Amino acid sequence: MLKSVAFDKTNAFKKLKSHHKTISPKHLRDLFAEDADRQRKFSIRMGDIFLDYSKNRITTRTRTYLVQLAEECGVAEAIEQMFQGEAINATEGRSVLHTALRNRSNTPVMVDGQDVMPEVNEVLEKMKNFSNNVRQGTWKGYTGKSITDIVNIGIGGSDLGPVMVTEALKSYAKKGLNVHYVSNVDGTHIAETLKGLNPERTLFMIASKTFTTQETMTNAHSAREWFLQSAMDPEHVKKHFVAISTNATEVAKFGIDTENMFGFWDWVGGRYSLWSAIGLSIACSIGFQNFELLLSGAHEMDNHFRNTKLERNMPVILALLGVWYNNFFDAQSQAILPYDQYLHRFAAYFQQGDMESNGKYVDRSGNEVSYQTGPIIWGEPGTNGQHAFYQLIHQGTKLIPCDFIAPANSHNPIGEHHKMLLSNYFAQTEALMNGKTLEEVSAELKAAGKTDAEIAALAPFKVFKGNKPTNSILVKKITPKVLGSLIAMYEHKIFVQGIIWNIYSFDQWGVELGKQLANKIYPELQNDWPVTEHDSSTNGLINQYKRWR
Ligand SMILES: O=P(O)(O)OC[C@H]1O[C@@](O)(CO)[C@@H](O)[C@@H]1O
Repeated sequence: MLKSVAFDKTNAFKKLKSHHKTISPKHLRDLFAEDADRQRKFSIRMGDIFLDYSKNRITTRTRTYLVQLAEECGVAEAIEQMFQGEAINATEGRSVLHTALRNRSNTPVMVDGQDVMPEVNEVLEKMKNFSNNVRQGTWKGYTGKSITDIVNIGIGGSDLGPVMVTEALKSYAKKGLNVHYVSNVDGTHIAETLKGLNPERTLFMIASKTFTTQETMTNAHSAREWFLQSAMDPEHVKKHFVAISTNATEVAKFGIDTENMFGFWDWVGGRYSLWSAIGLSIACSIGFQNFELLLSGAHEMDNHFRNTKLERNMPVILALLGVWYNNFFDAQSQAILPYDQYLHRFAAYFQQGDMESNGKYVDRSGNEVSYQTGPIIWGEPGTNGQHAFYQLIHQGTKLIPCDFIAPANSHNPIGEHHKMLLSNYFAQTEALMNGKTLEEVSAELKAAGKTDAEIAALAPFKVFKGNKPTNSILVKKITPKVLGSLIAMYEHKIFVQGIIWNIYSFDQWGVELGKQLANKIYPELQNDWPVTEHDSSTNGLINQYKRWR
């Protein structure tokens, strides 16, 4: 069991609270001016990943206190408890072992006295054979043709990870094998996806840990109906439908040959499952060898996380910085801004990863917390964000810590594009840190020939206060291995924050109520009678819908 430590009662918390009073008046410009060696002191490199966290509102003393906070909250012990398979997902009585899925060193990982690695490797072998068969054309459809289109049907962790990774690694995708993703129960999603697909050459992957999720099962049945309109014979389903699930009973009920079921385990959380058979569409898209490189990158970060002292530990430092702004500067959100178009779904992926893990208000003792927990995660690729929301980040009234991510090398080195992209990447964190003073603005306006009166009227609107904190993550290139490390780095950051906030990060009871009420309302929509069971708003909305449909 994870120990329960009241985060805001720790000595370190008290030290940070008073330390904050000395730090908050300091401007980042001054912190850099005071110490020419600042970047070296506040950066960490692991292989092809470089983290520069010097543009944060911290000193070495801040870092010392933050690390003490991690120590007092039992972070090091909790890391070991996770890797060793303890049931740290206490409310569901489960281990948390997405790390075992990428345990390339194959050291035993014990769950209930049994080493799980043989099963993990067995599923990987099955994924390898299957993805090779599909990619090489040996897997045939009901008319003897090879597969040209894969449709992964899943939602949440059974969709977001595969989508993000296949998009991020699109330059590694096999030409002529298209992977599509259907997640929303809105009929538009599957209707638009199936348009133009050939049922003879389409393979459906029904990805659902529980195999009961309403959206996924609705889409799966619609996909089967679409397929049988052409194939006619239900016997052909087994050639065009495979399942990825922990629930063999429900898979068989759907009519999928359990021989074509790729299993995983209850110690794999949905939002941490892309490393499991949920990643089957990834392996088909980029090839199993590249999928293994993705796993090895994550494993490298796992080793870094498990074996590196806290103050040199990338996920721990990112986590502590997030706590610093979330709990001492009242920052409500965290932006993830990848300067890489292929990473356009990276922030969206961590909306589930982070917010479904740490969006909790009850601590590990069952009491309501008295402090802020998980932040709002959001972001878009650069440079597009600069033309959408950077105005608020630069001159708004909210403090928004930002992670800027960029590759030194592009997969598409066309002309000057990458240098332009990177010049923006470097400039934005410099601008957010330095800002622009009234003096600098006035001098610029004077040089532009403005009168003193015009300067006095205009200058206040053009001042940038700066002192906005950012992390810069520079990687050599977005390869499967580097991507694996990056994802694992954020997974472990989320873990550390959950430990510090004394919450359980691996259940998700908060998604249940909406589902329960939807299942109650669904039958009420089957007729035209006005409903009266709900509050006046819900009744009114449902009845207006009934009048209009
Ligand atoms: O994989 P499945 O069981 O269909 O769950 C899908 C998603 O639904 C949830 O909201 C849980 O209900 C996410 O945690 C999960 O990733």
